[in-house]
Amino acid sequence: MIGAGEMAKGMINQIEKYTPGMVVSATYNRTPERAKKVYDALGLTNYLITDDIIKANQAIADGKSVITGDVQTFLNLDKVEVVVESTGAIDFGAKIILEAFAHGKHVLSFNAELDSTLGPILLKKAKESNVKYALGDGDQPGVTMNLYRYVKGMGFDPLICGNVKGMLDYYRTPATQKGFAESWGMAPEMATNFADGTKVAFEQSCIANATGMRVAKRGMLAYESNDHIDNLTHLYDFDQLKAWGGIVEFIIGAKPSPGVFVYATTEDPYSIKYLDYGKLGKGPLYSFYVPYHLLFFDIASSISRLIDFDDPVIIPLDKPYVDVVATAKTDLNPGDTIDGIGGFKTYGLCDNHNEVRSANLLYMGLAEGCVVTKPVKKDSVLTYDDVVVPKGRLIDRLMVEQVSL
Ligand SMILES: NC(=O)c1ccc[n+]([C@@H]2O[C@H](COP(=O)([O-])OP(=O)(O)OC[C@H]3O[C@@H](n4cnc5c(N)ncnc54)[C@H](O)[C@@H]3O)[C@@H](O)[C@H]2O)c1
Ligand SMILES: N[C@@H](CCO)C(=O)O
Repeated sequence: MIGAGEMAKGMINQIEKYTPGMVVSATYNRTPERAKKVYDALGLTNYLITDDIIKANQAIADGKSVITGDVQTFLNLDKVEVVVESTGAIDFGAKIILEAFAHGKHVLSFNAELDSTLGPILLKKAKESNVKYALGDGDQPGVTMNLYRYVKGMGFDPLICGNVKGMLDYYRTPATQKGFAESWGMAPEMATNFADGTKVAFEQSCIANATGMRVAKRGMLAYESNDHIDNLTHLYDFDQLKAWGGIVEFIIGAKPSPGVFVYATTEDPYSIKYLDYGKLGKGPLYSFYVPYHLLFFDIASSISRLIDFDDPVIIPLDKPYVDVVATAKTDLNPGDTIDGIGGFKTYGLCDNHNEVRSANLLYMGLAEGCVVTKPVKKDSVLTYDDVVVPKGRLIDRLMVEQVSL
């Protein structure tokens, strides 16, 4: 396990306590004390804290979990089959995933932010290293992709992959989200990422990149309703959806929340008859949904699917279809340094990849650390002409490779 935050804690709990045949051999965290606190809070006592590779390998052979703050020790452990990445960090996440590949380890990621930004190139690198890479189940991308496969598997054509969100306020900041974050043991930036629309943009971008779908417009349509999603198919123009071949979307305030849905169609008269018989209505859009997403509870099965069955829950198709671009949360001035995802300066919006490229838009996942060179008005998308990018970053080199896929 890489990272010892809230989701990592849940995954360790699930795997160690409720998953016969799977163990968390080791947890890496920059501060091993944080990982120790996680194990202690979960009542898991059979661990060794060490940066010594020989002691660590021996501990694992003896059935213990290793906690380490040394990334090289972690990556060189003999018995580790799959590395689970759960930091939400782009730069660190990309580096450690590539290193894991180089050490022959498969990677199951919970990091939708990174998969949206650099998933296609990471998958290519995994294949070149003869290892597997996928995003896990539990968060909306995995849950939606399972539903998409289920619906498509019955012969229907998915036209919307949707996400039901409780709220959206682009201007939330770590200051406004501090109280909520504290009440759930979450980082304020993570809580802001969820509230300001950035996370839903990343989630839907992962799904678009896995299905080849697009967005209807920058930022998605983002309708609001307190009705059930079964009653909301009328919001969308069916012919336009057909012409586009499918979109990723989200609805704010609808039920069931926090679920995911797929609106699909069929031209088969026998299917149409029996969808009506099954009380799904007369079409042409039919509503399928999962009423929840169960976060880390689903992680073990997605690890097993990837490793034992070569059945990734969700991976990019071949290249990016929808990216997330940085948008000013406030007026930005020359000299401002952009903070990270869920920060004070920017929020993320989905846009179609071709538009992102032709307008030279700045990727949300790569915006942190960029220095603004021109005034940028609140709610304007940033372009690469508005910023100076920090020198020498691996993530920028990976993006150069990715855009030529
Ligand atoms: N918390 C949720 O409700 C939730 C829900 C769905 C998905 N997720 C996703 O799960 C992932 C993790 O979220 P979380 O809430 O567990 O986060 P968290 O802030 O609780 O934990 C993040 C962990 O990663 C480590 N980390 C972060 N940046 C790092 C860096 N640059 N270098 C080294 N280590 C670093 C931290 O030390 C910490 O251990 C994210 O991708 C997030 O979007 C979270
Ligand atoms: N997926 C989680 C985190 C934010 O997306 C949620 O919807 O609450």
